[in-house]
Amino acid sequence: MKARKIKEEVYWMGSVDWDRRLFDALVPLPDGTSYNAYLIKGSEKTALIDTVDPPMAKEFMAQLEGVKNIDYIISSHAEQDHSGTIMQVLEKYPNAKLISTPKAKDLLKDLLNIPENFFVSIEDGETLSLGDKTLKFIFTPWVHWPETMVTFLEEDKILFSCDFFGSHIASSDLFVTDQGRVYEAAKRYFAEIMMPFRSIIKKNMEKLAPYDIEMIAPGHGQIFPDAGFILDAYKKWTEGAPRNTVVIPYVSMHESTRRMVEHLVGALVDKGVRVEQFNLAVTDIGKLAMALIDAATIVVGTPTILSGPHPYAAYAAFLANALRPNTKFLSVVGSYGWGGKTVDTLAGMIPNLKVEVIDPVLCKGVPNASVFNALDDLAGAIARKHKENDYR
Ligand SMILES: Cc1cc2nc3c(=O)[nH]c(=O)nc-3n(C[C@H](O)[C@H](O)[C@H](O)COP(=O)(O)O)c2cc1C
Repeated sequence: MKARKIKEEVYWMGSVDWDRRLFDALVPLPDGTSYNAYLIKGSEKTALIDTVDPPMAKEFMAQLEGVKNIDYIISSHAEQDHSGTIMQVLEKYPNAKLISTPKAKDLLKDLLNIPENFFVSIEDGETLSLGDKTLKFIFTPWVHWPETMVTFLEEDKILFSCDFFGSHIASSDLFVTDQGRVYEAAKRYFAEIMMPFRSIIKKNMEKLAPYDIEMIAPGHGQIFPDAGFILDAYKKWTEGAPRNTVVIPYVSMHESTRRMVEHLVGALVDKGVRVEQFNLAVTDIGKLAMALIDAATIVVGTPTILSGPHPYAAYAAFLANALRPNTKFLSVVGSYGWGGKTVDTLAGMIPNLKVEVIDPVLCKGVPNASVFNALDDLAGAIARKHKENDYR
């Protein structure tokens, strides 16, 4: 794909990765992704914002063939999917200066062996004139590494946000055309990448509030011609109260735990509580992460295996602990044969979750009427707590 014009003398460059299905060897990418770089030609100077993942370097360098000179390369984020081709660009334009936050400079040196002489470290809020276009650098730490910043092109009111507001979508449409599709992908991205930093992201959003941002051009996915759409979504995801939703990640080897989960789901629905149920043996882990954004309660369903939770349930607990959702209540249900430490082990795996634990329901072998009664009571306790807190 060739470079594409966004506004006068502002171009998208990069690569659409239709085939990629896994990111960070962990995150599922059902819709592929893109690596977005941006070229800004001022009346006096030319700047390139970010680069592409190294496997896409060939396509990117071909796009640069017609670009005579680059004065500045701006690195928003040191992770290799954006920075990994910087060295090749510097080899082509050896007089270019590499602009980054001081923290990004350290990381870029460590990760990419970029020589010291190329760097210019900037301060938060500093501006850079390209002649008739002005870039303002705004430090936005922890979206999602400590060194991250965004760049505001003042005259065109475009925010170049790198991973902030990104989404993994491969599309030939440069701009968002299907808001529903992008909302889902951006929410998934937020859940997997940004959720652990929810409170600092809220501060970064407040920092961006004074700027008259019309368009947001992220490092992955499509460009938002209406910045308000994604800014409003992030506001909801970072500030919104949990919803009247129970997320149930579960696994079952011989159906007992599954029967308990199915009964609990029915009882919760009867009591007006929304449920999202994920069979961990087959689920898309990204869908589970997304559901955690809104969940007031998590109920883990697991049999006891080798004295503890099933490894898939342990994985879900580990993931939830790392993603730090705003969840308020937690319980465990599951079947066992003779005994073990399933609940204690799971409870010890979630120190980051500030949750009230509601009494677990464990069952020896297949569930009977008294187990189903206990599950009804659990559903009642959850529904009451959601009501008391006015979760909707
Ligand atoms: C490989 C394996 C290991 C197990 N280890 C334990 C154990 O350490 N303690 C225990 O109480 N039950 C153990 N069980 C028995 C299961 O917990 C029991 O069969 C339970 O009812 C399975 O629930 P499910 O039907 O939801 O898979 C084990 C079962 C399997 C297959």
